[in-house]
Amino acid sequence: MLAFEDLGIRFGGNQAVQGVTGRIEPGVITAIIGPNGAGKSTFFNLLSGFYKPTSGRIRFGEQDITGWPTHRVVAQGVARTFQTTTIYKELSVLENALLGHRVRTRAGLWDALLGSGRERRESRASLEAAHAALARVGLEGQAHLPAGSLTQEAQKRVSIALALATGPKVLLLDEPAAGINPEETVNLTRTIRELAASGLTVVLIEHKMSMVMTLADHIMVLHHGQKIAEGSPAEVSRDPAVIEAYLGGHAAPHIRDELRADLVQDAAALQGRGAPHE
Ligand SMILES: Nc1ncnc2c1ncn2[C@@H]1O[C@H](COP(=O)(O)OP(=O)(O)OP(=O)(O)O)[C@@H](O)[C@H]1O
Repeated sequence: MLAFEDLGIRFGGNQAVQGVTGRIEPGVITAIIGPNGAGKSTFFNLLSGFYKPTSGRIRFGEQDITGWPTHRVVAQGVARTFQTTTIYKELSVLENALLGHRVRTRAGLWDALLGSGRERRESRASLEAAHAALARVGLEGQAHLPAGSLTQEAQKRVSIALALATGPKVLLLDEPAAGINPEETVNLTRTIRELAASGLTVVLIEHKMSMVMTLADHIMVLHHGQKIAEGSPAEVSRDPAVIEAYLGGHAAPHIRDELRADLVQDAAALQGRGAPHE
């Protein structure tokens, strides 16, 4: 569905992503993991058109979307959220979701000013799409509250709704569980699983390994901008190159300790469950 070949980007002397080849399979939850600075967000920026690659190609279905600007990539069906929540805090939750849908509609400024038929039709469609997006992330009850008044976790859901309102086929989530507590992480994991079950192709960057291991069907590991491994959670968590990347000298000590604990816990959980992902 979404395929990339020899994908790379260089910032001055820094090759942030290099020679990454692979594909995102439809209907599958793929996690992109790797130590800090591995190039994960940059990789998302390439897939979503925020950065133009300095090498390689990106294809979405039959279409070569390499170098396309973000709005065209979104209109084609690839939407994303950001590591830091980028919502309009002073607007209502519903208005945020409406903005998402507007990306896909064609009514321009003149239509809006003249109240044209197209504008009225598209306004109705936008409203329906926005409400539907809010329902998918469990925020219908908070539609009219200012987005900034919600909890951190609910604000994350608003940013997901904003992306969903664009009608994506592929949803890229950049650290959806950053800054939220364990219980909220479990709830958000459930929502993401429901989105995937409804037919959406989900790709997520996440540092919380317990979430990655329970959610992902497939994991791709980046290190120093390169893909060093991919496979099922069970395969990846026992891959020597992955263990070295995480537990070697590159990760900050506190991250290393957290990951070591997570990997041990995940390996035990997977054994206990008979490693269902294998
Ligand atoms: N716009 C930019 N200009 C220059 N360097 C950049 C830019 N964007 C990213 N980089 C560099 O690319 C490298 C990869 O960064 P990136 O943020 O993609 O890593 P990451 O894996 O997402 O890290 P983290 O897990 O800490 O978010 C880093 O060396 C970073 O400094």
